Amino acid sequence: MKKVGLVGWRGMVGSVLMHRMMEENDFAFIDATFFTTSQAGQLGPEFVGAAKPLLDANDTTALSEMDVIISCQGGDYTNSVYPKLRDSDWSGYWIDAASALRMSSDSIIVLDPVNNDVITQGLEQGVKTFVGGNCTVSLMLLALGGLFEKDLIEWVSPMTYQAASGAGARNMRELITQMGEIHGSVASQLNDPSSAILEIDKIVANKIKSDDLPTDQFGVPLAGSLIPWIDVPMESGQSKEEWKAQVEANKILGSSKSPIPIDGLCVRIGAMRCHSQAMTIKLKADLPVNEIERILASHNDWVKVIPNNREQTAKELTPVNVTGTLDIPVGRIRKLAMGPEYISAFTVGDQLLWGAAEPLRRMLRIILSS
Ligand SMILES: NC(=O)C1=CN([C@@H]2O[C@H](COP(=O)(O)OP(=O)(O)OC[C@H]3O[C@@H](n4cnc5c(N)ncnc54)[C@H](OP(=O)(O)O)[C@@H]3O)[C@@H](O)[C@H]2O)C=CC1
Ligand SMILES: N[C@@H](CC(=O)OP(=O)(O)O)C(=O)O
Repeated sequence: MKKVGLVGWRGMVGSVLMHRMMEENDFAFIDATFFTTSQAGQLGPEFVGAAKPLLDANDTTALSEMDVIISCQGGDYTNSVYPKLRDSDWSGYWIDAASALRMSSDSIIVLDPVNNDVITQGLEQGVKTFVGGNCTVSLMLLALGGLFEKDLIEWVSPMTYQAASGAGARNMRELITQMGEIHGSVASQLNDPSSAILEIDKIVANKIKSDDLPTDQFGVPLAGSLIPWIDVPMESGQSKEEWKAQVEANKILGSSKSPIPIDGLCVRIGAMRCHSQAMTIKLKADLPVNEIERILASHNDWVKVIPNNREQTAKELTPVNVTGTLDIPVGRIRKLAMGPEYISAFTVGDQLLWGAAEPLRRMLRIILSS
């Protein structure tokens, strides 16, 4: 049995990963060791029988005894520990949720329903570092996988609607607190059916604009608003989240030498853990919509085409419907007025499942079976 070290298992992404590993019985196939950066010596989880003391995640000697290390601890941890381990000639497999190693030449970004061939080839060539992609990128590629696979896409412009979870657990709490405080400011007026809506609106607007709402995490109110910027600025004028779309997607697809242009605006909205994306796509050919739908639907087991009608769209193509599932619905597929090769599509995905934990879990399984 391969020795697998788990770092970051109690964080938000790590907890979702542990949950999925238990659901899929992955622990039966590995000898798991749990590490921590802050609780060494304390008892670990009981996912795999009796709890054992947690090991220090900064102890490279203990880490180097592992055949595989999965880290959901974050980029700072990766930047600090990974080089020391590789310098010590540790030749195990490193599987990471953080972005730190994604673009390095000796890593592969993993999303096996889309790039199983790249992963298999990498394993044969001795690649040992596998990194989960950015959540919006992975979710877009799962939704549009069929069109990418058939090389039908000339370019894509994804405009995102990203959930609070992408910014972290504390941000999710802050969003809910903001929502609660806004409701509280007009609760009595809401209970009175005869109260004037413009008065309610004024109180709400004043509340959101006031210094009363907690904004330590997002810096500004998100509830009742949105933030059209995610991550740090790049020289190009893109935010880093926007920059990742093209570079990561093309690395996943193995098309970095002649990259498919992928660029749009990334926006934080008040959803909890599902990212949505409205995509304008220029196809290389004028395909009928039913053919496009057939190509999309047949690509992988999770994508589901939602017919372009109001009822099913409102019911099935929403964060509320998708949250906590591996489903990747894609809908609003129609020809745009710009010309017959231009289509729209809208997709939703759970950014903690397919957007973060699931590609790592599946990569572990691929390594175990290789
Ligand atoms: N959030 C996201 O959407 C995505 C995140 N990622 C990557 O994953 C990394 C981790 O993200 P995320 O899971 O959101 O980070 P968290 O902040 O939830 O967890 C990170 C670590 O914080 C420590 N920690 C301290 N206090 C607590 C507590 N009360 N509960 C749980 N953990 C605690 C834990 O480490 P310890 O046990 O060592 O103390 C934990 O592993 C990110 O930095 C990013 O690189 C990747 C894709 C998406
Ligand atoms: N930046 C993403 C979440 C994330 O962690 O992305 P990355 O894995 O590329 O750092 C968001 O805010 O929604």
